[in-house]
Amino acid sequence: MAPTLADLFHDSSALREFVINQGNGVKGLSELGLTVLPKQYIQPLEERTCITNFVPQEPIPIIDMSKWEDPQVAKSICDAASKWGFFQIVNHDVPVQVLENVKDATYRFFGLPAEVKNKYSKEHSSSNNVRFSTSFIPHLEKALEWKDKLSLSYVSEEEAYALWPSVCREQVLDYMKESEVVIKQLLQVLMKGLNVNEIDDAKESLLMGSMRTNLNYYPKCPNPELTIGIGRHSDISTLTILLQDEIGGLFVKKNEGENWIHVPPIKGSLVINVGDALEIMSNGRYRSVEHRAVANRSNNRISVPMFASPRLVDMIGPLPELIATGEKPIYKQVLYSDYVKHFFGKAHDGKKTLEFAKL
Ligand SMILES: O=C(O)CCC(=O)C(=O)O
Ligand SMILES: [Fe+2]
Repeated sequence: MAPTLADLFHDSSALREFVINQGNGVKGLSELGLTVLPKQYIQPLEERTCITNFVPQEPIPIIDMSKWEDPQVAKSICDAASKWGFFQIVNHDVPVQVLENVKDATYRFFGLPAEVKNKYSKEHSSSNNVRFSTSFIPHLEKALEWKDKLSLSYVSEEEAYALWPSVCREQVLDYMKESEVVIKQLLQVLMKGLNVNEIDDAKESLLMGSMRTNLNYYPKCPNPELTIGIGRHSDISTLTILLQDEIGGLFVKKNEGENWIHVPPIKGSLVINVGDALEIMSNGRYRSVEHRAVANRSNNRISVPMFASPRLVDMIGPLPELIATGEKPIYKQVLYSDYVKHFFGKAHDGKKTLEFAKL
């Protein structure tokens, strides 16, 4: 029998060479027209998403942001952040055109030749703030994830113009600038919900002093039921604002329950999720949520999360305003860079990262 393409990649060093070293990514693999998933991407049974078992259930909240200061809306935001940690917002202030532009820019970047994208890989990028990669941490994973990504950490416009790929930098900068307004509105409401009524400059910097946007690309996959686009994890940010396209495939767990709940794409909406940093700072009142994304047999999918986070040099822990009321801290103070290092030092493993900060 003639060898299949998957047979050619039976040898893991051949796969690494093609996908990682040459910068073809999983997109390159998918575009070879594979009919069988290479074994390196086959996840253990418990990590696969069995969508046929999917039972319809309470959908995640959809919040209309046009009256975000209204006490009823504010209450629904705080309730969603504590009961779900995940919600979608509509009628927010990010113009639809900005969202469309950043999606187009994502396709433009991933449409570049492998050798051009590869200039931004760990081996070739001149800065940690621009990083093209595939899977999550390939050398630490038992099975690879079916995903490529470009990660852009914001330092200044000047740096973005000097280092970010020109095919996407303006669109990502616009997306970040416009999303920042929404992040500030949400944080104002969420802090009020903790009786923290003023966000001064120091608090703003602690909550959202660093900003990163990822462009995620999940190419078509011959056996989506055997693999995963991005494995179970919670984000380590304060808040994540995520733009997804119309394909669908993002699943979340409510309250660490058993069932995975689909986050249906809604045109013009943004998905918001509480990250570990906010769970820690709110002393567990707001919950970061385990989530993952599946691969798709017939469509490529993109998503664009923006992570608003503390700065690496910040110490994070339950906010002093909460502890002053006599509340018992359940998290300790940790240096955020240690937390980040811990997250990026292992494969995705659900909400386990948080244990690093537990008292
Ligand atoms: O692609 C998605 O919908 C989710 C992506 C995600 O969770 C992440 O990049 O942290
Ligand atoms: Fe995530």
